[in-house]
Amino acid sequence: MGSLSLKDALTPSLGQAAFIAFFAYWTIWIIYTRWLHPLSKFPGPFWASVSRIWTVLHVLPGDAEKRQRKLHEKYGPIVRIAPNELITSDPAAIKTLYGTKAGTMKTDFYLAFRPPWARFPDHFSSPGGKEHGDRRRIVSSVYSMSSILQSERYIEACIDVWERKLDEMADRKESFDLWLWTRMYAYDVIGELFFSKMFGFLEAGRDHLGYIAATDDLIPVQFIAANMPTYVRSLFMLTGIMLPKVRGALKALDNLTEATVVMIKKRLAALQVDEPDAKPQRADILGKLLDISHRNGKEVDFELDDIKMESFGGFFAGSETTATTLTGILYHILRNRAVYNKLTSEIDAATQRNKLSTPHITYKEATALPYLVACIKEGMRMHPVNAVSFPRHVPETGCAVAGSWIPGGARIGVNMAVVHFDKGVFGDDAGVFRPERWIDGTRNPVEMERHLLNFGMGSRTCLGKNVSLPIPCAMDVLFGSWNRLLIAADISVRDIQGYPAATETVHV
Ligand code: HEM
Repeated sequence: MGSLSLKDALTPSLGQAAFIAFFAYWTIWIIYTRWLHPLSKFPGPFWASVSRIWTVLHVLPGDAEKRQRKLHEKYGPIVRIAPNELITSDPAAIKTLYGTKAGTMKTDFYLAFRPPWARFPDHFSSPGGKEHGDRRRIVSSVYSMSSILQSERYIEACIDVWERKLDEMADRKESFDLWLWTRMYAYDVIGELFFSKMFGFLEAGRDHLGYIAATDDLIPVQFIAANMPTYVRSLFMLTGIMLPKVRGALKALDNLTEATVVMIKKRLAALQVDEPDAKPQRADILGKLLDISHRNGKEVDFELDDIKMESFGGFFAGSETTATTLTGILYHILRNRAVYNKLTSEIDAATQRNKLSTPHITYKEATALPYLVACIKEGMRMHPVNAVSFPRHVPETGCAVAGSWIPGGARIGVNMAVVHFDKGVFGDDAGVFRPERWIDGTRNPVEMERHLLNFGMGSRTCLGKNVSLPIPCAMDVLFGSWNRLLIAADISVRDIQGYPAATETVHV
């Protein structure tokens, strides 16, 4: 029997070698991230500084805004939340990072939201620069306020259905889920504005096409993927196929894409028919996009796939955001009986002075009511659509944030749900819903407005900002003609994954 040689004894088995390599890798990596990395001087949790697994676990429960407020309380205005990423709570950083002259670029966070079939990077996920500006300019007129206002009366058609349905529920003394109904309203409005046709959610009184369930599956999965390193995302999706949630999310993406394609196909078919009645009777967003493509599509390289991209974007970026915003505003107003009473008094007084059209107030009339506007702004401040920061790469030259120098190329973002509660900007009672702060002279409204990030900022401001016009228009459903339903409202609340708290149910 041969004896074990010294060489054999010192040669590690495959398992041992793998363990040593793993251990060596992590030791070197930790030394690098903790002491040598360009962001090593910034404070934050230990595990965040060495691995993005911490970051993913941090956003997983869907309450990142609360966790990030606590992180800033503990570590100060700049916190390291990943080996290569910072967040800041400094209100001045909004201009530095998102202002028109910021020179920052979007990070790969956004790629998790890009449909795989996009011909060009969509506006939302595009890193920025000239290509983004050029592509955005092609369609920007379609989303201008004057263009959207042309369709205002079609939003009223959605409000009519919504009112009728609420009326029926009130007669039956039935409770309803406000979050579900605002989403159905938002989807139907998007249908009217983009395709001249409601999707029929309000009429059906339920998620009859499954889009709402689909986005419920899709959005949390996208947010989790967005916080992973890009190279892990495909693996996450692949292995995730075994998880019903991820499978559901991928199916949801297909469903929403398919729904967009169906709408476009129907329109193209209608345009082929020689019957005048079969043709669309008004200039909706899809019609305007097709017009651009016909007029100078070749010149600017804007074809059917790009129209599909735009319509999908409206569907996806527009419905959930509008519904979340509207729900957030209503939630706060309904929980504050004094605010509710003051608001209804303002609407009643304006009605008596014949300042409001019937049966529906117009956007112009709604936005001329100071207290209503203050309630909308305050609701948006307290309840922004997004609970994580929007990370940017700082320019190669670097930039100063909260008194520290951020090296070129580093990732850093502001969480709107954190900065909207800044006491320096919004007052010591920033944690309280108080619409009066916008109009009673105690705070500077221009200064506060500059720090509202609900629609983003600078060259990356929300393209569909004006499409959110259904928000003020919907107010009269609930506060004008409809206060009978809400007089005795008893509201229950739940948290929605990935968003700040929103109202689930209003009992009548
Ligand atoms: C109340 C409703 C809405 C809210 C709160 C909202 C919010 C936002 C925010 C915060 C951004 C900036 C993201 C960033 O800087 O990373 C954004 C961008 C964008 N939004 Fe909206 N959005 C709303 C409605 C819509 C609608 C209806 C559409 C589509 C018609 C839309 C399309 C877009 C697009 C295309 C971008 C990317 C713009 C760019 O980077 O050039 N949004 N939105």
